[in-house]
Amino acid sequence: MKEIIIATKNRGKVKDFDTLFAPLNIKVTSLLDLPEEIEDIEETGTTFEENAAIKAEAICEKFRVPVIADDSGLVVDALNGAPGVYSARYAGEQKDDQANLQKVLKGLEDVAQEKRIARFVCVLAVAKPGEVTVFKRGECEGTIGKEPAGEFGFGYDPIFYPTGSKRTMAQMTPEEKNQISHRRKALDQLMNWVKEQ
Ligand SMILES: O=c1[nH]c(=O)c2ncn([C@@H]3O[C@H](COP(=O)(O)OP(=O)(O)OP(=O)(O)O)[C@@H](O)[C@H]3O)c2[nH]1
Ligand SMILES: [Mg+2]
Repeated sequence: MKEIIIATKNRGKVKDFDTLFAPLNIKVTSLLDLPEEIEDIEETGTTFEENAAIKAEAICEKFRVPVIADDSGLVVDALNGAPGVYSARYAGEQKDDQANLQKVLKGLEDVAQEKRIARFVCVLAVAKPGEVTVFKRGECEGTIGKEPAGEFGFGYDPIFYPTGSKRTMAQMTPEEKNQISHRRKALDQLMNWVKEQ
């Protein structure tokens, strides 16, 4: 079985990638699976592309192998694009999914349903030793509900209704989510590269 290194410590993302790569018979190795502890990489960029590159290139330089990194987040129109690149830490450094989604709901308290427009964005960066880093972006449009619903997924999935769905992303099975997700769309564009690994 082939292996691909994803430079992430986010268990929710790892599960998504497991689901996405399973049909291809590819095993995902994350920073949580490596024998040595990998220090947190500071995400100092102001765009998804910058942060994805920082993570992919740091791990590629360390191990001298091809690496994918994922920088992603929720972009809410009525919050002027927040939480955006700050999605993981929107309610503080502790990266608390519940606190983060409650902060979004609070910010949208007085916003009518038709204006609760949002999208998930995922940028994948592929860094290879001695090569220029490549980026692929996927987006999933939707709206923000009034309260959380569903047990699957992670992050803001319980408050996100993909366009055309009566269920949140957290009410979908992992397979359903990953047929339409931002992560899926970004990865689809990388498939030729992935199959060569
Ligand atoms: O409901 C969600 N469904 C998703 O599919 C999704 N994808 C991203 N997000 C949010 O955006 C942050 C990424 O921030 P991020 O790219 O910096 O990742 P992270 O810091 O969590 O881990 P790492 O990959 O950097 O190690 C995450 O924590 C989540 O809050 C999602 N929320
Ligand atoms: Mg991060």
